Amino acid sequence: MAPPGVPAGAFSATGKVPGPNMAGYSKRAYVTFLAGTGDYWKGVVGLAKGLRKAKSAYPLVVAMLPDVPEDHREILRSQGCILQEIEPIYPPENQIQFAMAYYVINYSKLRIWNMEEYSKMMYLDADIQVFENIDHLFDMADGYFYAVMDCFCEKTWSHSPQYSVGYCQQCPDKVKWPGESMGSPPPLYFNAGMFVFEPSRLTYDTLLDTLRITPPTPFAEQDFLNMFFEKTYKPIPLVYNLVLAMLWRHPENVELEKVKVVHYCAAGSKPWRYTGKEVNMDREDIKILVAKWWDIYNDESLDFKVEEGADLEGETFSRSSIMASMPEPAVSYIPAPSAA
Ligand SMILES: O=c1ccn([C@@H]2O[C@H](COP(=O)(O)OP(=O)(O)O)[C@@H](O)[C@H]2O)c(=O)[nH]1
Ligand SMILES: OC[C@H]1O[C@H](O[C@@H]2[C@@H](O)[C@H](O)[C@@H](O)[C@H](O)[C@@H]2O)[C@H](O)[C@@H](O)[C@H]1O
Ligand SMILES: [Mn+2]
Repeated sequence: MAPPGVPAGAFSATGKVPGPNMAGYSKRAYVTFLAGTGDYWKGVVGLAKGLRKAKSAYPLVVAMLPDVPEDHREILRSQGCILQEIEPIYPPENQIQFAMAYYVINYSKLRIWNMEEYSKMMYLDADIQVFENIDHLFDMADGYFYAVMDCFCEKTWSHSPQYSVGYCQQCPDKVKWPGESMGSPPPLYFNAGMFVFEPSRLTYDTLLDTLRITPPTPFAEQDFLNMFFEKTYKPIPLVYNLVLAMLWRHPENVELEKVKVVHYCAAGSKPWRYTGKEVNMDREDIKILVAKWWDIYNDESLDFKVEEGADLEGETFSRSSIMASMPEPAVSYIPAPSAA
């Protein structure tokens, strides 16, 4: 018997609801973060449709702040997303100049560690698109934090010692780290727009306790996560999170035809806001990647559909559709750490 609110026949001919004891049931999901009343919901729609086009077997959960308006929520539900409202998390009182002022809301991403209804999740920023199936990343060994290494060459890094000496982990032999004057080189550093992790209440509580005593830094939760997971961080190939700046900073490291995941994080590269006027935005490769994002966003055949007696093997019906038609899980509120 399907749970209340789930259309009859939304599962399988047997009418059985996939559950933890059923073979092939997966406690895995993609998760993204949505905040504010702005236009990032378009990124989430694009991501939901991209995962569907890549025939991903897992649902897309949206960890959203209370300020996300109902009309945006309805659009995301209609695209098969599982919406989960989270409370914001703020860093300790600080005078820091974040690399981008809005980064302060990104600490709220930490709520995803509390989603213990999933055994393994992959976080993806809303300005990311998945162009090929990457479900296999969920099969990597447990106990590690998997993400792609970042680049320190953009002006957004001008506050850092790496930038001041021209060092980047993407080309450690080009400008060597001046160990004699600056001590050991910085540990490998990941971009926090994409990572594979295991939700755990213990990790969640430790993250929040640690955050309370950690002075904020320019890249906000990305810096914090790099500090917290330094010992368990395992780099994965950049094909799983192409930070666009790599195209002009380290083209020798990029084989664009092999890239599976694109992260539209360079200034002016958000496809739904793209004008082509900012620095590097008039590049042919950027124009192609933005057009590829729009092709998916505008493709109505990729919209979420559940017709009566839907063909479960059908193109647009996958586990994510099944999961998405489940009622939204109750929200568990954990008071945000005191700002003081
Ligand atoms: O107004 C905003 C700004 C950011 N985000 C979320 O926070 C993530 C991180 O911000 P962004 O991707 O802009 O940072 P970048 O990767 O460009 O540094 C976004 O991808 C969204 O998932 C959001 O929902 N609303
Ligand atoms: O809140 C801090 C953010 O820091 C990161 O973005 C940065 C970083 O990648 C720099 O290395 C780039 O130079 C820059 O363009 C880019 O915006 C994450 O993508 C984002 O999810 C989020 O964690
Ligand atoms: Mn991003």
